[in-house]
Amino acid sequence: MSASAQPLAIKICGLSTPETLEAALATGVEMIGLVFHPKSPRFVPPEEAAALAAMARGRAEIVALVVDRDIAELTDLVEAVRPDWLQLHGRETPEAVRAIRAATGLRVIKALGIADRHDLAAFAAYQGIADRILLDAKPPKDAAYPGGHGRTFDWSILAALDRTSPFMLSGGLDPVNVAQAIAMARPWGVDVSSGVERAPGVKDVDRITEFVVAARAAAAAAAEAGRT
Ligand SMILES: O=C(O)c1ccccc1NCC(=O)[C@H](O)[C@H](O)COP(=O)(O)O
Repeated sequence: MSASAQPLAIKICGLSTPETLEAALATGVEMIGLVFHPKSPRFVPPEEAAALAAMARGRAEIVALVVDRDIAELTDLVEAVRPDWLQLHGRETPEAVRAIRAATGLRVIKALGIADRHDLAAFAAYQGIADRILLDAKPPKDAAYPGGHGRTFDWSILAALDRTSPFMLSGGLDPVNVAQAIAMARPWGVDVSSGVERAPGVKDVDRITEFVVAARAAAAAAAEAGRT
């Protein structure tokens, strides 16, 4: 389905407390993300994540974010947390994505790190295999974890992208720049983490609301202008 056929999906990623999760759910976001990468400041242990997921279930789709996990680990995680989606944020190959989808029965978001137009070559490899492709900024070279660094990339390189596959945009989005990002990239969805934080891993409820209001307004304006 093309981006124009459905409303913008907003995902708030890296939620780790009941208070900030409730703030995100109250805005009506479509997706919330829980990070299971132990090196991340947003890491939530599976038992806490299960409680957060129970709060979110039926109100937003639950995304479990993992990095290069094997299928046995994923099966345990899925059983404990019962997410709706897995977000694969490591070096998972198209074959691994296919195998993980088949083993877990879950929909999969595959994240690709983008710095310039050459990185978009990977997009075609995951089309028709991942349910969504997330175009995220590449992390710094010495980063301890591969996402959530608040870095943007040049959205103008997305103009030539094949839009028959739904893609999401992330990387340095915030309440101020999300409107321009939506206008330029025309994504199916947007994903934010550090742009709605006070410090790494510390979400700010006011910024979450500001982000959602700005993204919804931008999506409505783009639809009105017939550009999405
Ligand atoms: O957010 C993390 O800590 C994280 C850790 C390991 C892998 C991925 C991670 N985040 C991925 C996301 O989905 C973020 O929302 C995305 O990278 C955008 O982050 P930001 O630029 O901070 O908005």
